[in-house]
Amino acid sequence: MTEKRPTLTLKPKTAKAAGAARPGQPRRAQGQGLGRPEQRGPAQGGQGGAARVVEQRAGQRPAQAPARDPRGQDREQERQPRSRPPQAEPQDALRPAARADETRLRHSHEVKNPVQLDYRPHLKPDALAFALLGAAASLARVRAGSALPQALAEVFQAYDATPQARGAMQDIAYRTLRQLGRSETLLGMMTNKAPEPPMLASLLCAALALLDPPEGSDAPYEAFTVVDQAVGAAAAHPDFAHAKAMVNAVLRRFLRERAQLLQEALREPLAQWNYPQWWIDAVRGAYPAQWQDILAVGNRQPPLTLRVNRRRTSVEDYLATLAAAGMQARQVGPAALRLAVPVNVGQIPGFDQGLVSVQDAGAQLAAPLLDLQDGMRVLDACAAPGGKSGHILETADVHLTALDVDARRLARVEQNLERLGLRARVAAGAAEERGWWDGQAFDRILADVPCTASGIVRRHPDIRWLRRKSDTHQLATLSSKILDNLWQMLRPDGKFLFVTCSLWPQESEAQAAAFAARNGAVRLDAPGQLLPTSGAGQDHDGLFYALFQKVGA
Ligand SMILES: C[S@@+](CC[C@H](N)C(=O)[O-])C[C@H]1O[C@@H](n2cnc3c(N)ncnc32)[C@H](O)[C@@H]1O
Repeated sequence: MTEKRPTLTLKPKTAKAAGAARPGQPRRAQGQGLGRPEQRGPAQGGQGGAARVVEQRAGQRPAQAPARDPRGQDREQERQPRSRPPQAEPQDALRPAARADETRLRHSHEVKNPVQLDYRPHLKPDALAFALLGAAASLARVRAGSALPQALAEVFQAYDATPQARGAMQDIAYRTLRQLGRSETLLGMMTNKAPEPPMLASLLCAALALLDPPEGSDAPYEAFTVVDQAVGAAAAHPDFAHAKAMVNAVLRRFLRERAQLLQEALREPLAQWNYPQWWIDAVRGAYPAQWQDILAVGNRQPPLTLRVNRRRTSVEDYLATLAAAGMQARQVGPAALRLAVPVNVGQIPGFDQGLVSVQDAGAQLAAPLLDLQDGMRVLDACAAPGGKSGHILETADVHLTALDVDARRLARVEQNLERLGLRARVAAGAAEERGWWDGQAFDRILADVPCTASGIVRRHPDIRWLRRKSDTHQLATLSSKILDNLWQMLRPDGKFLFVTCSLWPQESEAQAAAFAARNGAVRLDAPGQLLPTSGAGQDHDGLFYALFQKVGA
């Protein structure tokens, strides 16, 4: 049976009658479907600091240039102008704040294709209103089941967005998803029915995210600019121009009653943690002592960690190269450097020449664990986009087969290896099948299997809103087939590294234990479950490592 995904929207019980959809007015569309987890690209920070929208208005600070994601996708860097204190502006409230304990989750299983998602507004491309609308269109796609990078790519194209506008849209979308639970809760308290169409709700959530940055961070725009531009964005879209007064009223009310509204909203776990309740319960159940830290880390922006290609330079030399470019960094692993201030990929010295790759410090543990020797036959079984393949080939002169089921993603492996000056046999095929195998056993196998990616939500804030609880079981089932099949391809005494970027034991430790029992695999030392950590010391994603050896013949 297909599991249905509830909406996130909180709706006050007291407003039930008033909040019922009017005849002919459907309830909010609900996201269905799942962006294939295995199709996700490598970690993406997003919200890494805004490419500020350039149109400068009174009270708005100067724009900054957009940054690109170090893996080739747009990524923005955090350089946030401070905002003025919110302006207290009298405005009609739509309805009094509901008490948070009067709220409940509104479930909706209806899918409605939002109309005119691709409508290109007649707004200046460098206006915040344009970026807000683009972010809202992307978020509406995520609500309908798309992964955020794909949603953004579609909007960039439809809006014919400039690099600067892309940066701003991306920044706003990432911010919004990191605090969607909070914004949705606030919206539920301030409106008596779900704003329709969903893109209007997304626009309001995006504006609220800009008005209400996470504790300790500055607002990226002046509050009055956000309100003005959000109203302008609403007015520019034919599907909800009629709601521009409502947008104005909601946002001004938030500014006027912020303290009280937030106090009430934050009684809800959804608003407090910005994860669906099932996710909060799952983390709490699996990690009773650390669950709050884990959830909090998932809402922080990740650092930019590089892996030095030691075939082309040394860590010391590359640190000197960075220093000469005025960039501070420190070594956080044998080949890992963390930049003090994240930059876009175009600003990383020597990136195009293959001196470095972008790779989380936790992910850089894989290649050393494989205990590679020159001449070995090595399989990277779920290889795209090739982060670990590159590291394997930088470590030793091995014969690497880089396998992935997704031919499009395999092209990224080829591009990455070419940039690094490395070579592998790149093969398209399913790791749970044998058709792609030439029958010769491998000395080492890396199985970085598809999973829920629950350990990398700080880079992919859309994951928590797209996943369903049942995904874990489905992915764990596929992963066990992959592991059992690949094990047959390992030579006696060979080593087998099982990796996931999941926090769920069903996908990681329980999977590893069941695999070892089924196959008589000897378990060697490996980190096991690495919980996501952020801070001045250790800083890495949530990954799982289990290392096995096949008993000799
Ligand atoms: C976690 S990602 C791998 C990341 C990669 N190892 C790296 O370090 O860059 C999982 C990969 O598994 C691939 N995949 C999913 N199902 C697969 C299958 N049945 N067989 C082989 N690859 C699969 C996905 O296309 C995706 O590229």
